[in-house]
Amino acid sequence: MWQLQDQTASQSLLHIGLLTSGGDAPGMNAAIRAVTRTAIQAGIRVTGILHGYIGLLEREWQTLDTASVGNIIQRGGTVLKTGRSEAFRTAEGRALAARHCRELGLDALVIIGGDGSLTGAHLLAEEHGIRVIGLPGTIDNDIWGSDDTIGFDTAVNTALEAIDRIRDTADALERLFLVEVMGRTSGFIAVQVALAGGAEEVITAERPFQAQTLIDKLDLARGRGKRSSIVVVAEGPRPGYSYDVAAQLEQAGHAAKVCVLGHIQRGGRPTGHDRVLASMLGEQAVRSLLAGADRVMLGVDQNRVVAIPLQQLACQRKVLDPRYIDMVATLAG
Ligand SMILES: Nc1ncnc2c1ncn2[C@@H]1O[C@H](COP(=O)(O)OP(=O)(O)OP(=O)(O)O)[C@@H](O)[C@H]1O
Ligand SMILES: O=P(O)(O)OC[C@H]1O[C@](O)(CO)[C@@H](O)[C@@H]1O
Ligand SMILES: [Mg+2]
Repeated sequence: MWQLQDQTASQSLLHIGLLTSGGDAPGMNAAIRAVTRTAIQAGIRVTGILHGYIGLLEREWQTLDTASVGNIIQRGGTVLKTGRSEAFRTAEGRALAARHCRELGLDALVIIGGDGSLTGAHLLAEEHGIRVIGLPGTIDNDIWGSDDTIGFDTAVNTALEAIDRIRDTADALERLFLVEVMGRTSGFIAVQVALAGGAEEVITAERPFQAQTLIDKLDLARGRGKRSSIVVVAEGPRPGYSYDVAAQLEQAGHAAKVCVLGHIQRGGRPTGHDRVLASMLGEQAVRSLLAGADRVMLGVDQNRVVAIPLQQLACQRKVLDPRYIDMVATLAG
């Protein structure tokens, strides 16, 4: 169980805005519920902004009350909808967003999203003095300063369920499978899924792929009598990368079937872990605002809820420990 921050100070806060941004992540709804209900119990009005920064620019918002966030804790996606806004990446876009925050009379804005969304939040605060607090909501788990993100555990378990199924058919037909998982340019999902799924190897952007090394490994495994294998491939900058890998393996006599898991990994009921993480971070976000927090994201560091300055995470990249990549290969035998 995560340890809570100790908060004692109090600061007046009457009206907050709340939005989800970037890719949706299972558990975002639990966070929306927690923020809304904690705020309302503290006498704070909550306005939900729809479609992420798009809604902030296009004046799409609605009042949230206790009942409106009922029966959502178990649902994937986000009831506030989400979005990716090119306009918000521009200085003019953020100036308009700030004007709309003032028009609404917001004392603070809570942003639930990934590294990109939180970088945007940092700029909105720095450029226009909007008070912001972020929560890490992304399946990618690629946010600097936090060990965990809302949605990551669910995505890993969803991919794992698929891999367990693929293993059955791989075993029955004695085939090699490449299973491609999401994660943009980071391999956090890939490594966890490969470790938990007992994969032969994991290919991620963090370590340049060398076809010959994998071919040698597959040759050795074949020599030992291994007839079926699973290799987990991180999508990298572009989905479908695993087809390139398969083409190289085929030339060396290792025909492979490819399965791109894609958006299946982003949907579905959040795990208990993600619901609890989201609930705790959501509740703490409001308490932190009441205690005066600004320009921070609440994350998890060694099982403690911590506040990380947005400025720090906006300019640093979370690095995958390469020992996990090695561990996958070691445990494959
Ligand atoms: N550098 C940036 N400056 C300003 N705004 C940004 C920046 N990066 C991202 N944003 C805003 O945040 C939105 C979401 O960012 P992005 O598409 O990177 O997803 P994310 O929040 O990282 O989530 P995920 O990676 O889980 O999909 C962008 O569409 C844009 O509006
Ligand atoms: O469906 P979209 O918007 O193209 O997003 C895909 C990207 O979003 C993420 O799933 C994170 O939400 C990445 O891992 C992936 O590359
Ligand atoms: Mg991201």
